[in-house]
Amino acid sequence: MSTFTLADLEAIVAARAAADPSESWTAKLVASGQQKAAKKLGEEAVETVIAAIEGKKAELTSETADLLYHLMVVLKIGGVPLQDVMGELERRTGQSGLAEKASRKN
Ligand SMILES: N=c1c2ncn([C@@H]3O[C@H](COP(=O)(O)OP(=O)(O)OP(=O)(O)O)[C@@H](O)[C@H]3O)c2ncn1[C@@H]1O[C@H](COP(=O)(O)O)[C@@H](O)[C@H]1O
Repeated sequence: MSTFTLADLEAIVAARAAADPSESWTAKLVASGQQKAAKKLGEEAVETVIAAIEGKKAELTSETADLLYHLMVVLKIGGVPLQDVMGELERRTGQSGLAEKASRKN
């Protein structure tokens, strides 16, 4: 079982963002700006959805990896640390999703 974490990926993305864009996809994507990076994230999301609907496990695994990597790039450009996202998820652990949805309808 892999011990690789999203925090590890975030650290790699942060390090490669400062690399030469001719040598790094991450640096190239960061240099191209949030509009391009977010569009790429959207494409990977659609490819993940298609793999999920088609029930193809290998494609779902691979597309989800692409999706998470591009999400890390978008968070990096957006200046949002993964810790903030995890903190938000942790804050929600005390409440069920259904209760949260109902609380927004008032
Ligand atoms: N996890 C990834 C990762 N996942 C996907 N990709 C790249 O994302 C790019 C876009 O994926 P696509 O499937 O859309 O490929 P494409 O059709 O060639 O893209 P387009 O030509 O359409 O733009 C590809 O070039 C993939 O290689 C990634 N690039 C980098 N990483 C990680 O980042 C590290 C540093 O990479 P560099 O920044 O390239 O040094 C790597 O060691 C990995 O850990």
